[in-house]
Amino acid sequence: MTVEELIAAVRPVDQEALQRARDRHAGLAKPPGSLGRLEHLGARLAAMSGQCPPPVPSAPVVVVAAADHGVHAEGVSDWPQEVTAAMVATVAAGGAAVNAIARTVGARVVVADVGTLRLGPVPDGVRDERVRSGTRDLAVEPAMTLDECRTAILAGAQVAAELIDGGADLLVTGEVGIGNTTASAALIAAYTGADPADVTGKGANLDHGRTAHKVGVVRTALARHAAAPDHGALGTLASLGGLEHAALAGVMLAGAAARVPVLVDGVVAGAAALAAVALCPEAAGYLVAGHTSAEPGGHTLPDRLGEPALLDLSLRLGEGTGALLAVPLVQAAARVLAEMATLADVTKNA
Ligand SMILES: Cc1cc2ncn([C@H]3O[C@H](COP(=O)(O)O)[C@@H](O)[C@H]3O)c2cc1C
Ligand SMILES: O=C(O)c1cccnc1
Repeated sequence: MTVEELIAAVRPVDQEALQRARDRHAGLAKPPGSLGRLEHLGARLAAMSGQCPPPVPSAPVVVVAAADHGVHAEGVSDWPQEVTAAMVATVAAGGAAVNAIARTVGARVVVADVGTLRLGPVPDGVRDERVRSGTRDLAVEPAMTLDECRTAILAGAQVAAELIDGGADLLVTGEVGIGNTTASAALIAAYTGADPADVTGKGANLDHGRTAHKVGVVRTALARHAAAPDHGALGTLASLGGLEHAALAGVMLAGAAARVPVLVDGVVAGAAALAAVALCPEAAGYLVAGHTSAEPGGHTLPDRLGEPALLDLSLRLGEGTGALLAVPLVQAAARVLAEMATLADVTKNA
């Protein structure tokens, strides 16, 4: 499978099923419209699946993609890069925030190393999908070659396709990667035209005084990228992104190609989603913004999708935590369409 074939496999969502879900909602045992945005979400699920009522997701899986970042050399994170591999091991052992929240909502956690700096084998319980040991410094040169970027996209797509074959019916995107909020800010600025100062934040608690330096690093990267030959949406991802962004874009495209909904996490996964949508606009129909990250760029994916994220709990962690918390909302949105009595039933009994 090539990236082009993956993109071509994504079909537009089913507008007729969307309308059937809207009509159905109007006749259910409640004042029409009273379930608010849950009604809209249910209709979107119908459009994604092409069925009304849509299937109720019962096997959610969060894919945590992990990688390191050459831009760390610019002093954009207060944390050493070794924390990435250490967090991968913690996720595999079940001790990260993503694991606690996944257990709460009944989701399976799959962690894939797509490019950490580790030298030895990946720990038990971690999928070894390493494309290279970290990216290059995106302030100085393209973070990935186009081929490396394609390989990472296809690695994520392969993981997602296997999970869907195994019964996963709701994909959730997660990540770890020290330095990845810098790459995310660069991607967001490049894909949306936003000023770096408006979409660059403190990430994992970067010292306040150094956030201005981080903005400068993003500006330098964008200027470098703008002066380079234009390779379109893929070139932007390769130039400014991380291997985990590319892998998550692959997860999203594979979900969309299989008509499986994808719940997108915060600013890092959101940046990957902007890449996925730039590569394949139809994929937007299968993406749901799970929550609004408290990072300054957190609103950009909801803005791109034209609807607010499901939750806003001031989370700014990543790993998939915010999107996982929205899993019951997706299940409820499908379930009300599938299980509620109609107004006609109610009035018959009145
Ligand atoms: C212990 C720890 C656990 C994390 N889990 C997610 N992140 C989040 O913070 C990192 C990005 O922030 P920055 O760009 O400032 O380095 C990523 O690993 C992201 O997943 C973590 C960060 C740390 C330190
Ligand atoms: O919202 C996120 O994805 C996020 C925010 C801060 C640090 N890491 C990730």
